[in-house]
Amino acid sequence: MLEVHDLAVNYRNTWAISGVSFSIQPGQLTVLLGPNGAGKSTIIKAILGLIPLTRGEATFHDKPLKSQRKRVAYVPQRTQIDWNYPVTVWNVVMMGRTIHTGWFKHPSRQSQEIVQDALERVGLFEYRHRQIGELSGGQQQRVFLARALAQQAELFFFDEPFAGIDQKTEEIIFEIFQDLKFKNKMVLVISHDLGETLEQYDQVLLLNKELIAVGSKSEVLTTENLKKAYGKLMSLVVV
Ligand SMILES: Nc1ncnc2c1ncn2[C@@H]1O[C@H](COP(=O)(O)OP(=O)(O)OP(=O)(O)O)[C@@H](O)[C@H]1O
Repeated sequence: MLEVHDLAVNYRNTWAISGVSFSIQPGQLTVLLGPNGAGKSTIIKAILGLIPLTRGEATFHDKPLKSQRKRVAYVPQRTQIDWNYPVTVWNVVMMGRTIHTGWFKHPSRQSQEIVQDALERVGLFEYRHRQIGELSGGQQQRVFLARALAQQAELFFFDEPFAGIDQKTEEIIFEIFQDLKFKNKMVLVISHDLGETLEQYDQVLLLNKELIAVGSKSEVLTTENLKKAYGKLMSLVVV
């Protein structure tokens, strides 16, 4: 289980997040919602140890998560990736294996099969020789999804996987989330979608620098909570 306790991050004397505590159980799909600048990406980066924590801790199976990074797959926001970097689809997905085997070993037959499976799963095997910059936004998102699958992690973080993608990619992503749930994996997804897709998740976290609410969709998306997170206007639109 992932346990996050009293997480706080301060960037240049400003609190980006503070007092954030929650847990994710095996087989639980969790969505993290909140307005722009609420600190959603900061939470994931802080949990992974990519930025320094001012306070708090994140443990995975009762040990610091930072020391268990191989068990955690992270798909960053598409805007954070350099799509001009000259690398093929196959090699990006193979990175999910090199996290285990190291860079300088020739990939084993097993790793090659795992990469092929992951690419087939997201419908991109025939694109394996393409440069990543030559793909559509949805296809690019699927490449990074395949990389996460190839890593065979236990905990998955997705930062806005639905931004700028097509319907087909959205369906594939949700199918894969359900499959990960079935396999007892833990999944945390950052999303801006307050609509129907929220039905897909077991747990909703609502953030605006502090966690405003944690629970089921109906427990969390109350008028009062939405007002605290997004201001009055948004609560009128959504509820
Ligand atoms: N490296 C950094 N240095 C200083 N401030 C930062 C840094 N990264 C983020 N921030 C600030 O921290 C706050 C939270 O940013 P964060 O990216 O975590 O929000 P978010 O909820 O993911 O937003 P969005 O939905 O727009 O992606 C913002 O005010 C942002 O400007």
